[in-house]
Amino acid sequence: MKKIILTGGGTAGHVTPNLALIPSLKEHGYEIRYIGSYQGIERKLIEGVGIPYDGISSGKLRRYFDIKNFSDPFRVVKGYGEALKLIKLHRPDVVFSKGGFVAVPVVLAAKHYKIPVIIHESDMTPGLANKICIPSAAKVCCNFPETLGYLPKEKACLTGSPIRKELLQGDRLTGLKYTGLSANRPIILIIGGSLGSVTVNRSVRHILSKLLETFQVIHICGKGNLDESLKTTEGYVQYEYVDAPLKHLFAAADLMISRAGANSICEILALHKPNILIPLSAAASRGDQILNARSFEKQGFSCVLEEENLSDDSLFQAITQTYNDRQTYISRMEQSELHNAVDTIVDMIESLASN
Ligand SMILES: CC(=O)N[C@H]1[C@@H](OP(=O)(O)OP(=O)(O)OC[C@H]2O[C@@H](n3ccc(=O)[nH]c3=O)[C@H](O)[C@@H]2O)O[C@H](CO)[C@@H](O)[C@@H]1O
Repeated sequence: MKKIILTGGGTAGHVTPNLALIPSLKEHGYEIRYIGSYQGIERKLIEGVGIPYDGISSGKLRRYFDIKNFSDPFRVVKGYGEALKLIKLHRPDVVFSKGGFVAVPVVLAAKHYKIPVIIHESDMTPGLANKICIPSAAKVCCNFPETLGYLPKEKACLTGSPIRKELLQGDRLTGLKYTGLSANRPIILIIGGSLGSVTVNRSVRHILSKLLETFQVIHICGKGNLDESLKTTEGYVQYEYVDAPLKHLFAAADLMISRAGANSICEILALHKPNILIPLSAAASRGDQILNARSFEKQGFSCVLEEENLSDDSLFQAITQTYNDRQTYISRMEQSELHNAVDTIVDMIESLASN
């Protein structure tokens, strides 16, 4: 039986593409294992679908000062030792990494045992973890055509992002039942990335009463961000994170407000949902979400509101305008040629595993 080890973690964006590959890998007869951190979100998501999971020690590699910069290198070295043992024990035919810092020791350990590695970069430019891994990879998949310019030619492949098939199979009525919302007023679905966004949450809640005059709101606000005082507000429901039922919430949504994480925006595009993107600011990140969002805006898929322009008025105006122009956005998205990457990546895995 062919064996594959998947890795990636830190935030859900480094796990859900792996989840998307699992059904097809099973169909192709793979024995699948996963290596992630001991406590990261990847553990819960992967164990939830019944895949054997091994935890390793993990630390973040930062370019800025943080007190953890002194302890994290030791964790990474420990993680490398653990990854070496696991790779030696399980001897996979191939390793697929969706990135994030926990994936670095796994990729390096696979390279040590001459096991072919495929890595996937979802964002426009490679992040630090993937930059470290690229020399050890046999193939580097990417999501945006622009990314090809940052990758070694002989390894690069534009595949797009693997999207969970079931996300396209949601049902509006089930979504209404789950949320308790009515079929009579349009629904806005708000997702502040897999961790939630304090900025997006604050802005939305500021204009909530005005929004509820026309819309109903499903708010996925991230762990620890529920607002108790809004619990009984009619037409408004909030969740920290939504797993399996997310597909039904997508189906129920008429408009979305989202951060511009690479996977989220690919899902929104695949579902043809009119959307407003509020990318994570360059001050709080390396600015990859701004590039992601601008690319979608240029192609006519999204209305983009940058954090420095975010105010009660600008948000409300963007919502009204995007909702009024929804048909134009939907037509643009229907014309897009983005394809699901699952088949392309599984073919690539097949060809490396049989070498
Ligand atoms: C703060 C941060 O580091 N953000 C990065 C992170 O974002 P983040 O982890 O938010 O990643 P994405 O937006 O790309 O993906 C989030 C994934 O979680 C899923 N989801 C989300 C909420 C929920 O309740 N249920 C659920 O299933 C979404 O459907 C999606 O598949 O990884 C992305 C992909 O590398 C990057 O583009 C982002 O810049």
